[in-house]
Amino acid sequence: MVIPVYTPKPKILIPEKVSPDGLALLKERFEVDERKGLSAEELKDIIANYEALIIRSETKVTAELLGAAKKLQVVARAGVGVDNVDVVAATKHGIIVVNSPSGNINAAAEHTIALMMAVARNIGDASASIKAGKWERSRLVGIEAQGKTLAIVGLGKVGLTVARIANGFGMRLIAYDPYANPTLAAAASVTLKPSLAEILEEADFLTLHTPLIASTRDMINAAELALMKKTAIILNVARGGMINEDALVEALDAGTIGGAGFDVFTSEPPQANTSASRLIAHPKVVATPHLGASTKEAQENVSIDVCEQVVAILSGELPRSAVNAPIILPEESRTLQPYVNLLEKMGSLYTQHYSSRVNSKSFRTTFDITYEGALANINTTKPLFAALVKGLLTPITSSDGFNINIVNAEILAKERGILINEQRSRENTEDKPYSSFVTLRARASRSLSHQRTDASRSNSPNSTRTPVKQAAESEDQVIQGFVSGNKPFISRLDRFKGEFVPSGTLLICRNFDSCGKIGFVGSLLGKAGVNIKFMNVAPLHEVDGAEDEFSSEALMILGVDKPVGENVMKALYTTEGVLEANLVTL
Ligand SMILES: NC(=O)C1=CN([C@@H]2O[C@H](COP(=O)(O)OP(=O)(O)OC[C@H]3O[C@@H](n4cnc5c(N)ncnc54)[C@H](O)[C@@H]3O)[C@@H](O)[C@H]2O)C=CC1
Ligand SMILES: O=C(O)C(=O)COP(=O)(O)O
Repeated sequence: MVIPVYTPKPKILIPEKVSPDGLALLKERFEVDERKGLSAEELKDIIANYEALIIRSETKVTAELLGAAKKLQVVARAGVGVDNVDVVAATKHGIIVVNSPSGNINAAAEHTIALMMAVARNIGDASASIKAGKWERSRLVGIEAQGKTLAIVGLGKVGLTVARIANGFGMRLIAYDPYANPTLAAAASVTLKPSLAEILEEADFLTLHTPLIASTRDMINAAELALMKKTAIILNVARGGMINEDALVEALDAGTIGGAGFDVFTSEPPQANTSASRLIAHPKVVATPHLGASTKEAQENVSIDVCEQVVAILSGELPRSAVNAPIILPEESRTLQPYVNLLEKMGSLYTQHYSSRVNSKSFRTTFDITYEGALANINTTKPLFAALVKGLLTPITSSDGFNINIVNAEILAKERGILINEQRSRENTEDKPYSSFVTLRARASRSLSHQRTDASRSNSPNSTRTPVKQAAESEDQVIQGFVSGNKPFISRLDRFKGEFVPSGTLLICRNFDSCGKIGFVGSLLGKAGVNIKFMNVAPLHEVDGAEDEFSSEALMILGVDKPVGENVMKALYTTEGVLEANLVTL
């Protein structure tokens, strides 16, 4: 009877309100836990159980939380701003952070316009007044938008959308954004100005649409407010903290700023007696509780957008809007996938085959990786780089929670002292049965020639090596591979050429190229009950074929059905047997 193996579905935690439209995409293949109202402590206690976390602006994804997340592959922000996510910590842990860069842009822009008009026409005050039974027409006279100057700080997606709508109102549009696209600005009738001060002086309305980053925190403080007209109205639908709340309250009290419309605050929800709560309570302020993205349409958009990306990541594919990973087009990703497998095998083969050279803390090795043939034309080699690092490190790191991927490969390589130089060569592969191949060359360091002199000093139980061949250790180590029929092959290992599939348990023996070696190894393995699945004899690579003390050597690669015991490994190494034997699992 065959007992089916139970593989639990990956789990997704959703601690905030996310629209069901996207969640429907997840529910069939994953276990979806919608758990609103969790405290930071409760979230930390359960995060280790989840592969994905989907959030909005309320959940604080701290380094501490990410440290407790043992299996987390993705943090998906159903919205734009990722200022509530410690992206640096996520990158270190190899956790992809994705967002929905445009799903709620229109909602945020329309909300900005709604606040602008609400302040200009006293809508909040007038509504409260009439509901209280009053009829105060002369106290509530407003101003018009038409003909006024709207100054925009941050002319990105939301800023430009606000500009297009305001243009329809007949407003004069100016903006400050040192990185803005001048063509898009001109198309939206916006005049870009070179300094913040200049737009502050001219603004009848000022609206902010930058992310909250070091350069934008407190960018409008008392000094900046002092440059503005007394009647100016300030709008913030971006992030709390970009306009200093205390300074603004003071200016409103002093009558040096006319009014404000705010959707976002330094503390959300605002605590009592904070600058945020004082601003909200001010009679010249119209405030909303972070509703910029809260429309049915925007919530559907962002939910579908991030849920599709979560599905992609949990299926081993790359997302379209990663904040901390390169964007790779699906077509390119498909082309690269077999080479990703090859590079991971090559890295793992290196670490296991040359295990005596690899210190578990640091490699201190320089690798040259060359992509030759058609592969030299690809746009990004990042997935290949990451696969190589993963292959190099996985055999010597605990896999428990250790996630090596395109997100953190560079950081991890640096931490381990691995230096990888990538090169491309458009070598003609017409005479070869493949269109591309990859060469990994580990450059020998001088100290290598002083390393181990006999098998007993090896730090690998799977390696035996003759003392007479130490000269070979001071040479570069070379592994070459190619892909055929989507399958990875190794075509060269050091000075030896021979094709083999890097898969399963392989016994790699270096021996004198003389009669009887195959029989000797075969009979030893047979006696130990180890079955040989395939065998490949690799002679010397032709470029190294010059007569020297190694030219009579060959490499024997045997695919075996189980690991070979230490006794058998030692028995292989005799004068009539092999010079070196390594066991690798790929
Ligand atoms: N209240 C809400 O519910 C929502 C708020 N937002 C927030 O709106 C803001 C803007 O979002 P997007 O337009 O999508 O971002 P974006 O990335 O498209 O645009 C941001 C713009 O700010 C500019 N910028 C950056 N640093 C600057 C600086 N120091 N001075 C001037 N300009 C600077 C950039 O060049 C860029 O053009 C974000 O903070 C986002 O989180 C977005 C959606 C909803
Ligand atoms: O997308 C953004 O940046 C927002 O601020 C929207 O926040 P929310 O998802 O509504 O909590």
